[in-house]
Amino acid sequence: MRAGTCAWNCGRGGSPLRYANAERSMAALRTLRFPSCLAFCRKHVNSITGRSFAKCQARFLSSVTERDGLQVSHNSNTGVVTLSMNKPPVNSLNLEFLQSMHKTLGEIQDDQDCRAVILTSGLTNIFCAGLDITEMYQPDDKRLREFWTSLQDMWIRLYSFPKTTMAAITGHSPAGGALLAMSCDYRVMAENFTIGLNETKLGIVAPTWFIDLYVGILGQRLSELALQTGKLFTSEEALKVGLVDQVVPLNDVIPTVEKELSEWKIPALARGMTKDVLRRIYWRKLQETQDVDTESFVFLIKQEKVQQTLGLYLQSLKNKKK
Ligand SMILES: CCCCCCCCCCC/C=C/C(=O)SCCNC(=O)CCNC(=O)[C@H](O)C(C)(C)COP(=O)(O)OP(=O)(O)OC[C@H]1O[C@@H](n2cnc3c(N)ncnc32)[C@H](O)[C@@H]1OP(=O)(O)O
Repeated sequence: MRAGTCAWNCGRGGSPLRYANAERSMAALRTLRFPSCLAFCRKHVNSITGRSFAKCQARFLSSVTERDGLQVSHNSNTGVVTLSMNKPPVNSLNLEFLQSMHKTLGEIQDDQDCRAVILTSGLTNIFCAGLDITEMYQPDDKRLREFWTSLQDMWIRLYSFPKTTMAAITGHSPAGGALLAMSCDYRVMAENFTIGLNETKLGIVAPTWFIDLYVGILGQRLSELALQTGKLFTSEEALKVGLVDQVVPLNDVIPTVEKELSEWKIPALARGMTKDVLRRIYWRKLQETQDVDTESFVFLIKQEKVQQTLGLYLQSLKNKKK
């Protein structure tokens, strides 16, 4: 089936498509997300399925797909896609999850009917626990390189994303989790969680491209203090220093982001170009040095001292339960 063609044969968008089975047609209509056809199709929905239009419309307006730890919900009414990380126990970023995020973001970027993305978590109390530490502890060389390259690629895509991105931070968000949130255009965080770059606490160093974002948001002095001490800001502190834009009760996070998005009625081209002007220097800097960045990451991670500290940190996480 050709994307952009109305499954109801309303005359918009190309050659007629006919389906013997009305249910299949409904599914096609939802997949195509062709809201401008809704009015035209009202008549067909009623006559073919016998179902009330409102019922069909509700199903049409929101399509949900789930794949590789990610849930993608598309609201065709608002043009907003909610990308929900759903990889228990803590949404840690391992190789496969990073690849999945990269691929999914690419698909959302190409989706003509999507104007904005809400990045959030489907897990209780956790937005994202950052990089999967087990990828860096006693690693296989080839996989370690692939892991880092996937993180770079995913970040470049998210940070340079042409559509509006908002983070709905519904739980803790350390290190790589903070990177995801900071890469969005706007951040709403739930009360009583923590966020920040705590890498030094693990005996590792935040890469320069993580640090660039921090300095851009917090300023030089505060970044120096927070980065050296590996500080995790409480939600309320994060609001004070500008790391997040709003702090609200947990249940209000998504509605607050949705409201904020509805108020961003800015011409898309002007907004997108402005974002690009502000951000391109950072992602291009990484893009131009990706190989060197990967080699220094691999070299540093394999240092005996770093391995020892990572091992102890992993153990301390496991010991928490005892
Ligand atoms: C001088 C040398 C320079 C070297 C420089 C090299 C450059 C390296 C750059 C790397 C940049 C790194 C970025 C990162 O993101 S590192 C990861 C940082 N993340 C954290 O510190 C978070 C750790 N986790 C927590 O604090 C808590 O788990 C959390 C608050 C997120 C949730 O707490 P909760 O109590 O709900 O859950 P548990 O702690 O019981 O965890 C459940 C299980 O999940 C495992 N876990 C948690 N976090 C991670 C993780 N990030 N990676 C892998 N696994 C994780 C945890 O061990 C539990 O596992 P078990 O159920 O098996 O016990």
